Amino acid sequence: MTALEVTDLGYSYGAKRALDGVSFALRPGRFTALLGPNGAGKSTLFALLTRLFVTREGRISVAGHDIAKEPRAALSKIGVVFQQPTLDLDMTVAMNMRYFAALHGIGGREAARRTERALAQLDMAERAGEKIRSLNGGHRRRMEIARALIHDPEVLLLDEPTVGLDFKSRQAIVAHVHELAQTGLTVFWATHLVDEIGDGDDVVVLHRGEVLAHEPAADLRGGRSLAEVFMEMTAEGIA
Ligand SMILES: Nc1ncnc2c1ncn2[C@@H]1O[C@H](COP(=O)(O)OP(=O)(O)OP(=O)(O)O)[C@@H](O)[C@H]1O
Repeated sequence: MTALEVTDLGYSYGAKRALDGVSFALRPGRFTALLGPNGAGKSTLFALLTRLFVTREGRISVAGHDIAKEPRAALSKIGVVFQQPTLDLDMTVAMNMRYFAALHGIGGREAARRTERALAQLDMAERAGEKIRSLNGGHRRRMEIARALIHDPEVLLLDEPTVGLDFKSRQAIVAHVHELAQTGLTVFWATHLVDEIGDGDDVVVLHRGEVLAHEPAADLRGGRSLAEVFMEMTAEGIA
């Protein structure tokens, strides 16, 4: 069973077609980049995957659960990091984690255990007692990623999670999330930055609402740079 499968998904904003015939299945325990230029439809796809938007055309299945028919079961298997930060700045890191654990019905020692584990995975354990307000942008993002893991999801969705961060913070987050995939988590990472993608990652190229490719980055780029191939695929007038 694949962790996330999308079949013939479509979405329109009035007359504007944002997604059309989108199908792919993510390999479990892999880092898959959703690579697309601005306006490709990445955020629309994420809104459907997280049920912010209702799926009217096509099908989304998470860990074998159809999101339209079993939304609760499907969503319980997803961890999400949205593009815009959603943190309470006056809470400490640990309080934020406990609060989210409680939203998932996890309390007491189990919440403490999971908080400790998730913070350790993002190398944030020593910051547990700090207020979010005192953290830099990179640590805030890492905190949000740790928080998205609190209910032990099978799939982690991240919508351009490094937007606005400096190079070093971006590199640290990219490395941490690749490590998460190595522990068996299925990662789906939306980006328009090719330097966040390694040769061992899978890539779904989305352009003007359509999937142009889904294959390992090394195969997609052949002997060339991924930047060059991506630019060529998404050049105006070609797609
Ligand atoms: N509320 C809306 N009303 C009309 N059109 C919209 C709306 N939201 C998005 N669109 C259009 O749908 C298409 C897909 O947008 P979407 O935001 O999903 O792309 P994206 O790949 O996430 O882009 P970005 O990287 O800029 O966030 C774009 O052409 C966009 O202009």
